[in-house]
Amino acid sequence: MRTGTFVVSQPLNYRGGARVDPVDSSGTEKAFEPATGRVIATFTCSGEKEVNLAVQEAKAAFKIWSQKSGMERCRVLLEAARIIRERRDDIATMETINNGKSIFEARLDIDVSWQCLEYYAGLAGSMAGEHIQLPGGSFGYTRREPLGVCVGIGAWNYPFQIACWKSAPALACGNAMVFKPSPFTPVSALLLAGIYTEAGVPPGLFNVVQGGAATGQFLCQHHDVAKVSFTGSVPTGTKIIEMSAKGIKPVTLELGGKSPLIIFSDCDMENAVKGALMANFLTQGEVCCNGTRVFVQKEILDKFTEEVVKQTQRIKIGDPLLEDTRMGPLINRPHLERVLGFIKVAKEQGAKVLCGGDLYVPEDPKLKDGYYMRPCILTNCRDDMTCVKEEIFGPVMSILSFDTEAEVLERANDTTFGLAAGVFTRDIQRAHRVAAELQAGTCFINNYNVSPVELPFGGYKKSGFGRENGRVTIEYYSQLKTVCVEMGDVESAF
Ligand SMILES: NC(=O)c1ccc[n+]([C@@H]2O[C@H](COP(=O)([O-])OP(=O)(O)OC[C@H]3O[C@@H](n4cnc5c(N)ncnc54)[C@H](O)[C@@H]3O)[C@@H](O)[C@H]2O)c1
Ligand SMILES: C[N+](C)(C)CCCC=O
Repeated sequence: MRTGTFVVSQPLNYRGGARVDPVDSSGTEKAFEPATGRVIATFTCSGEKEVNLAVQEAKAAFKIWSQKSGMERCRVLLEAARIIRERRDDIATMETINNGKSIFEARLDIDVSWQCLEYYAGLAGSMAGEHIQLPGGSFGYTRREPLGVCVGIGAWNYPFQIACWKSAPALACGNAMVFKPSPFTPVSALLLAGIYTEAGVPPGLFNVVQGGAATGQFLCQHHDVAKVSFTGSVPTGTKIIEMSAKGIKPVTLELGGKSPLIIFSDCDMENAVKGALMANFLTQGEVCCNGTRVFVQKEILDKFTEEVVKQTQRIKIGDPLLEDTRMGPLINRPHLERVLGFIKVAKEQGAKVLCGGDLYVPEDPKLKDGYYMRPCILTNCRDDMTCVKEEIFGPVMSILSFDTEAEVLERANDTTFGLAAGVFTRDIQRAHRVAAELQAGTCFINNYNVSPVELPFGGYKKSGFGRENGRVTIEYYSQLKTVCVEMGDVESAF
């Protein structure tokens, strides 16, 4: 498949094990190919009736799936993981076309996705309760039971991976899911739905509805929905928690960030520079956990800055389906303008642009209407500047200098967000001391933005709560039942 050729030709909803057109509407949306600015789909957003049908299908499938043993669920998830692995290139191509990230990166996202299914397949067979001995031979035991129909609502930056991070633990625990992707990236969740069906889940176990806020609200407010897992911005997360509170539904919130990356003068410079690029420029900088506040100890500020600028200028921007491209277009025109707006304000507030920060027009004429910009490095930054305080969600790194460990920790933690943080140092005691002090759900030591599925991922403070990945996520997709067994006679109080 080449850039500029794909159009969606099949319905984008998935219900009862097949692609369907929604039975009602809450508006229409257009999906784009960011590389060219072309419309690849115009689709109907699901209304209340369609959402209800999807939830009812999920409810019916839940009855079958929740009765299966962990090992039976394990086998189906392993088969789904195998199919994803087999179709890695096709899925990655779809992700690149609809999101704009480079094919190189999209393939890595698909690897993380099948690994996630394999991981939860492994846990499905070993979920167990406890046996607790009580006086007189009586005893109790606990059962880990599924919640029912779970809703997944996704962001547009990791469309396929987010669908896997939510559905794999949900299904492993015996739940059903209705998933709503971002209206910007409606396509790849359909591939996952088809794969689950092929792998042998009951029809209706994993459904996809399309749309924006209205469709999302129908899902969150539905009385047969037991849980909502949301990935997106803090303002939308606030609305989700309000709706969930009304229904007393548990929620997982994976929200935004403005994470610090601290580089001490005793670091391995080459790794620290690579780490800073990993922390800022994956997926055009549209990554929730990016370490966009790069604090560099004064002694190495000049050397680090020179090297990081040199390497940033070498990043190959262009057609994201080409093998050597490492940065594609941003998600859409309004977002590109928003990111450029942040750079303009940064300059007005006294920051200096060391490289990039402007539009990029590739030579290939078919890319001229795409949403490209050059990755940007800002220096002369202060902690009170907008570019240092707010989530930009684009390829913009702000460099700040510091003197001491105590000072940098205070400044790093001075934010309402708490998704991630990073530290580069060769001093092993300092590395762990700093990680312990950082107020963030994930702390990277001497690396950044790696995502092994075995490790829990999620936020502190306004970056959300609940976790994805890791063993702990089982607790967010299941509930504990206590069974109390009397072996003697009832000692009545009456
Ligand atoms: N912590 C994480 O794991 C993580 C991962 C990716 C992205 N994010 C965050 O997501 C944001 C960017 O994504 P976005 O622009 O898609 O976020 P967004 O909040 O605009 O939208 C996220 C999803 O919520 C839906 N939605 C919007 N309004 C809704 C409502 N009222 N009720 C129900 N659903 C509603 C959208 O259609 C979309 O599917 C950034 O802040 C980023 O940091 C976080
Ligand atoms: C895979 N990463 C790079 C850790 C990103 C996770 C999802 C955040 O947007």
